[in-house]
Amino acid sequence: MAERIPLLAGNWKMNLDHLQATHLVQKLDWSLRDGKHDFAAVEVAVLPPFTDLRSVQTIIQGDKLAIRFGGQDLSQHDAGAYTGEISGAFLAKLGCTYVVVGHSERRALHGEDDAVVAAKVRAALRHGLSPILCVGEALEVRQAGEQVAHVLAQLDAALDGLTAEEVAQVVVAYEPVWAIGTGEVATPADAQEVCGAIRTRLAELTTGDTADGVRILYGGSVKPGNVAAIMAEEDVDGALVGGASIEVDDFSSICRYRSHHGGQG
Ligand SMILES: O=C[C@H](O)COP(=O)(O)O
Repeated sequence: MAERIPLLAGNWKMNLDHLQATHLVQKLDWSLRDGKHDFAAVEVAVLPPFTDLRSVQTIIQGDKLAIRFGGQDLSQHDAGAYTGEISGAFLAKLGCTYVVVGHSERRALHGEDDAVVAAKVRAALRHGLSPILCVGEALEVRQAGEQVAHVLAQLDAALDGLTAEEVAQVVVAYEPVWAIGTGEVATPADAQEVCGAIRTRLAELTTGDTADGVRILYGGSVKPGNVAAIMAEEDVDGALVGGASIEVDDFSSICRYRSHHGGQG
């Protein structure tokens, strides 16, 4: 089986201006180094608002920090008359590694459907960015027991027509909508059920080797106290962290989940 380096990614959402961003990244780096974090073994990324990215790039590249960074969204277009949009080309130029695509908040609040999400995945790949493709079911879908079918349909739509080499660049984030920002965390078994189904479908869409190499994250109320148990699941390769990622001590602790009492991964 391919080795998958765990990824802990902090999605700051619409929080922290560029000055606060600089402070957080500096403190995060200090805290991780103080905790003897092995950056090569467990990858850490921050996903700030667009207006913070240049400052974050400057501090990370200037001080040679081992933290990666990326955007929270991108345009499906590369350039042109799209007022307010941000091109993947701009993100790539800033040194972004990742870009979130299809977060449930963008699907719900900005009307992004599967076709738009698929176009954004392609836009990210065109510019050498790894899309963090978000999928996940609403509460009523889970109550109907349809979470796996729902998530796999989102996955199929987003990856339709991609080559195995392209899929290998994608990170998938399973984020049950009912667990986002609610304090309602999915159980490790809930997360594994869907993440395992995602990997099986990735193998069907590409190859077993490709699917083995793709990282699948869990997102939804991940905190220092629950991350180790979730990370212990076979098909969970990291976390997409919202609220806890803008608290330095919490996010640092989440990134160092392997040092938690009883922590595995
Ligand atoms: O992208 C992150 C997710 O929406 C999770 O957010 P949360 O950790 O605040 O629940």
